[in-house]
Amino acid sequence: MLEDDQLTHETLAARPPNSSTQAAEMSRLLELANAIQAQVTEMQKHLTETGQPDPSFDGQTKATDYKGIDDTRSAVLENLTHLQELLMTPQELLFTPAPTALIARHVIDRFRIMHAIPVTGSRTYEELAWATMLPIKTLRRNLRHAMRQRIFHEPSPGHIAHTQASRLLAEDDKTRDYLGTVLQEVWPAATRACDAMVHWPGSRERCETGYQLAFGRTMEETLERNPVKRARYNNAMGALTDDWSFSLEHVVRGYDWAGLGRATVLDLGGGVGTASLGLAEAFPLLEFVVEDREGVIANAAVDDPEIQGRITFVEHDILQEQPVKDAEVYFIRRVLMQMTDSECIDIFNALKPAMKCGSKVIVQDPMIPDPGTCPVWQERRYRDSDMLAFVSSNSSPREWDDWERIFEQAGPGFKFQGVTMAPCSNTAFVEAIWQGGSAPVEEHEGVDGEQPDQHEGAVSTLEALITVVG
Ligand SMILES: C[S@@+](CC[C@H](N)C(=O)[O-])C[C@H]1O[C@@H](n2cnc3c(N)ncnc32)[C@H](O)[C@@H]1O
Repeated sequence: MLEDDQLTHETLAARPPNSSTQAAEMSRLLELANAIQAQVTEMQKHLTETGQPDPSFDGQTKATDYKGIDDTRSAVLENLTHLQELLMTPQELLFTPAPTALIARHVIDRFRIMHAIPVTGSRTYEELAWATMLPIKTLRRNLRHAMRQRIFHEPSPGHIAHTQASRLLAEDDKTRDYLGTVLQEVWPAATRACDAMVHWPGSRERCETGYQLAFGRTMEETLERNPVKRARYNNAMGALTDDWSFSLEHVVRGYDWAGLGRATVLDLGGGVGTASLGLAEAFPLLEFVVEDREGVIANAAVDDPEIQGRITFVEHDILQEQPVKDAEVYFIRRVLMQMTDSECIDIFNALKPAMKCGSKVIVQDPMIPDPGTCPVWQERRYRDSDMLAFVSSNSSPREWDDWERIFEQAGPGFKFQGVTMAPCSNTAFVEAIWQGGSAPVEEHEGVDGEQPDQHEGAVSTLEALITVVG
């Protein structure tokens, strides 16, 4: 078991040569500093080779592209986290992150300050006060607080300009809506989470949460009643595909798709085909059928002529009997996390008449990695998302035995293969093989696990919201 201040496997792998002999003589601080030095040198070499300037926060320069050097970046961040936190006092650790970090971000989001500043050039506090109708002093104290988090800067005293982070808020509506959802929906819910625990001890019901106490209804009900919030929330979800933790990289690299050879993959609840498009690009032998609801499929399209012929879109309610027969793989990504156990079983049952012996059911859903199995800075974000799901919907990602039980209850034709984490991610691949022939859809009696159903209509995507704040 790793201690908090112990080096992880990433750090150890990144140690300079001969470090094992030196390590005994070297203090932990020096060891970390030396590792950082070696890793940063390697990164700098990569930046030079790829013709990139030194990283900066400046809104007029492009954000550094770390593609091709992700693992080294991860190791540096890991070592820096350890080093920084070893240097902090216990009290400083307790007071970090400060919840006050959210106040200025809330002000920026609420008063749309990111749009009041041109992407090139600057504005004075007086000009911003006119644009936002906020008192200058209030504005200044909030923006200067945000500036210490690299959101806006003052290139000359009293003139405010964009950094890369504030410019992203101004130009990328998904990122803006993501932050807006976190600040305006999740943050109030978080402040009532303890009250909810006292009101409803041990509850797993989605209507017994901090969100319910803060807003008087569940998040799903709120979104249903309020089209503006619904649109913001839906848009916010798009930001997650760009986030490393939910990136397509994990779909492409997390499973041995090449090992399938020539195969048809049915992408159930595949949305507008984001995952299938990524997989089709990477694996030319695979063909895809993407199924989703009418309104979703209507917005799906393939622009790339190279893969156009290998992706088909079909309207289908995945709770109804599956019309696409004999696919090698029935792939279900980020869909079952929204479903109750009982609905999962219905979906698997609806597949039975379509599957041939040997068809695979592959589920990709959120799962929290075991402590110490990925860098601390990443694990922290995954645990943040777990907290968000807790305060918003009482949902929690399923674990190995939950999946085993669900497939067991879906019927003896399924041979559960297990759960594999995509490396350094918060998503897992769950696999089962269909060993029966085609079978009529079965009725099931419901789930009789020891726990009450933990996945009662969770406002799913909150399981995936990774906090970008604090
Ligand atoms: C979080 S999105 C995931 C989309 C896609 N699988 C991905 O990973 O990008 C969940 C998707 O499930 C679809 N979905 C939920 N219930 C469904 C049902 N009963 N029939 C068809 N699609 C459904 C939703 O419309 C939505 O597109």
